[in-house]
Amino acid sequence: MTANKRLLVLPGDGIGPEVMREVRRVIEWMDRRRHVSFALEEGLVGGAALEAEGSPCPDSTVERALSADAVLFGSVGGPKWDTLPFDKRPELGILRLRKELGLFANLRPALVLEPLVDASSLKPDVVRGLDLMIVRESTGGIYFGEPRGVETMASGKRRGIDTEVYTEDEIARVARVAFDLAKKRTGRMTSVEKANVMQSGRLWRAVVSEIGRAEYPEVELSHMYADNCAMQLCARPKQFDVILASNIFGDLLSDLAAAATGSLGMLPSATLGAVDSSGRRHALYEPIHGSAPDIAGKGIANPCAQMLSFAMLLRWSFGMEEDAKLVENAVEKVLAGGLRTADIMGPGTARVGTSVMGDAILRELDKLAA
Ligand SMILES: NC(=O)c1ccc[n+]([C@@H]2O[C@H](COP(=O)([O-])OP(=O)(O)OC[C@H]3O[C@@H](n4cnc5c(N)ncnc54)[C@H](O)[C@@H]3O)[C@@H](O)[C@H]2O)c1
Ligand SMILES: CC(C)[C@H](C(=O)O)[C@@H](O)C(=O)O
Ligand SMILES: [Mg+2]
Repeated sequence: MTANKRLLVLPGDGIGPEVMREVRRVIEWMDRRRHVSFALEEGLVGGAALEAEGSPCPDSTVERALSADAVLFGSVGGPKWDTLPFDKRPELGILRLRKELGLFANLRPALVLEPLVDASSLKPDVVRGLDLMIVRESTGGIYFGEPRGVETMASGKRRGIDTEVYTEDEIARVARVAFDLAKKRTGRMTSVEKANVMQSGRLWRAVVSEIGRAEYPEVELSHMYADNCAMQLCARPKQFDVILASNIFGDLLSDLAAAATGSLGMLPSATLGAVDSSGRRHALYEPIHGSAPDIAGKGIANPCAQMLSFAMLLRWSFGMEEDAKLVENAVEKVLAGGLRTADIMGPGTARVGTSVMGDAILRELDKLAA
């Protein structure tokens, strides 16, 4: 089969390259066993790019991302670069890619797999069967709003400024992505903001309501303040199906949802752009966790979130549902067999490192594909 699937792999920093290594093995397995070949390139981003090329997101990386069919991203950042000015910080790597590729809809599924019910920080009954999807706006809001910066006032004291700005078009396009998903799932959607204190939140609620009424009358839409949503995600997470949130609230709520699933090391994500006139759409796939400097270099990171991000890539960018399911099933089988990285240990399970987890996933893939 010809390698017509252009894939750019950006491992980044910290545990990024460690967990990406295990996905690369699965990509090789797919070539060998499923005859699925990718035209794969690897590039630099984050601190790794800063060290090598002086920029956390070199133009060459952006150009390669723009011409790829899909980008598989690891994670960026680390204490070494924490005091650099914003235009040098590794995190700019992911922010610039989202912006330049127009990746406005960040899909963050939180799924509690049965073998991990005990790994959750919540009670088993509260999380068993949890399956929700956070749709996070990802190219607007306080992450990009102007004015921003630190300035010195007349008093000589400094003040820091960030601005939450949303246009109605920005709200509408991500709302449609969430409504479409809700239609395909259980038909329920919760839109989250703070319309009680924020002007942008008030507009957010109005625009989402208008689109719901006019275009998705079959979706049961409810609204919730973000602080209440955080509480409800801990208390009764199963009440939710699709949650729609701004950039900052979606960031916070998805880390919170991760704790319900057992660990940040379990949650994948897909960040999608608009479909263009030729049917093409830019897309980037990444775990929601960061570079985990506290465990980087120890070989103990959980590779599942990166692996499941690859499964999302197969599904969303290449329509390879069967292969996506294979990867997801292999991960679940390994967990059901009792192997665990340190972050998801439970009673009666065996602790292993990143590469042993990768070995086990490959073994399960062999069995599933036999
Ligand atoms: N998309 C990204 O690249 C991304 C996302 C979040 C944070 N970051 C950056 O990562 C750096 C560290 O941030 P942080 O510590 O706040 O968040 P983090 O997600 O890196 O880590 C938070 C905690 O979760 C644990 N953890 C995360 N992923 C894990 C995995 N796969 N397996 C096992 N344990 C895992 C870590 O060990 C840590 O205790 C910062 O520079 C931050 O800006 C990058
Ligand atoms: C690293 C950082 C810029 C990023 C974000 O805030 O979007 C991360 O926390 C995430 O969740 O992807
Ligand atoms: Mg985050």
